[in-house]
Amino acid sequence: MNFDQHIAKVPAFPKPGITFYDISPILEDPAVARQAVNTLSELAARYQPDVIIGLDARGFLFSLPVALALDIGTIMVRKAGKLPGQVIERSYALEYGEATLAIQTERDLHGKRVVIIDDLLATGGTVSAAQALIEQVGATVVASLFVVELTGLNGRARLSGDVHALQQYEF
Ligand SMILES: O=P(O)(O)OC[C@H]1O[C@H](OP(=O)(O)OP(=O)(O)O)[C@H](O)[C@@H]1O
Ligand SMILES: Nc1ncnc2[nH]cnc12
Repeated sequence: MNFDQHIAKVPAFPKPGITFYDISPILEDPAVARQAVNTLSELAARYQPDVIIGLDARGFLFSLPVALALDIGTIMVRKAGKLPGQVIERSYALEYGEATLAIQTERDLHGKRVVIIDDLLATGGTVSAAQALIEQVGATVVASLFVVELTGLNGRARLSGDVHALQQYEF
C-alpha cells in the first residue's frame, strides 16, 4: 500500500525550516491503520524477536498492536521522568531539539532479540539512543521498523541491525 496520501506534510512545524510528517490521517482510517500494523507485523515476524520495543510517544501507537500480532510482549522506552523505579538514561539530539530517553532496568531484556518500532526515522538520534540503552541492558537489536523515513537525513547509517520503513521521503 502507498501510505503517502495518508501522511500530512505540515510546513514550518514545530520550527521554521522543518516539514513535519504527520501520521494522524493513517490513524484516523482503520483500514489504513490496519494495513500499516499488518505490514509492520510481517516485517517484524521475519526477525523472530523475543520482544518489541516501542518509542515514546508515537511509536507506542504501532508497537503494541505489532507485539500482539506476534504474540510477544512490548517494552516502553520513554522520555526521561516518565518511568518509575530504577532507569538508565541517554540524551540525544533530534531534528528539532534535544531529549533524554530512559528504560527500566527491571525489564527482562538480557539476551533477548529486539525489534524497535517508531513512527518516523529522521536523524536517527532517537533510535540510536534507544539502541544504546537496549544494548546496555544486554539485548540485541535485530531490526528497527518505521512508518516514515526521511532518507536525506541518513539516520539509517547510525543504526545497527536491519532497517525498514513503509514510506520514504527525501526530506
Ligand atoms: O530520528 P530523529 O531525528 O531522532 O527523529 C525521530 C523522532 O522524532 C519524533 O519524536 P518526538 O521526539 O518529536 O516525540 P513524540 O513521539 O513524543 O512526538 C518521532 O516520533 C521520532 O521518535
Ligand atoms: N520532520 C519530522 N516530522 C515528524 N516527526 C519528526 N521527528 C523528527 N523529525 C520529524
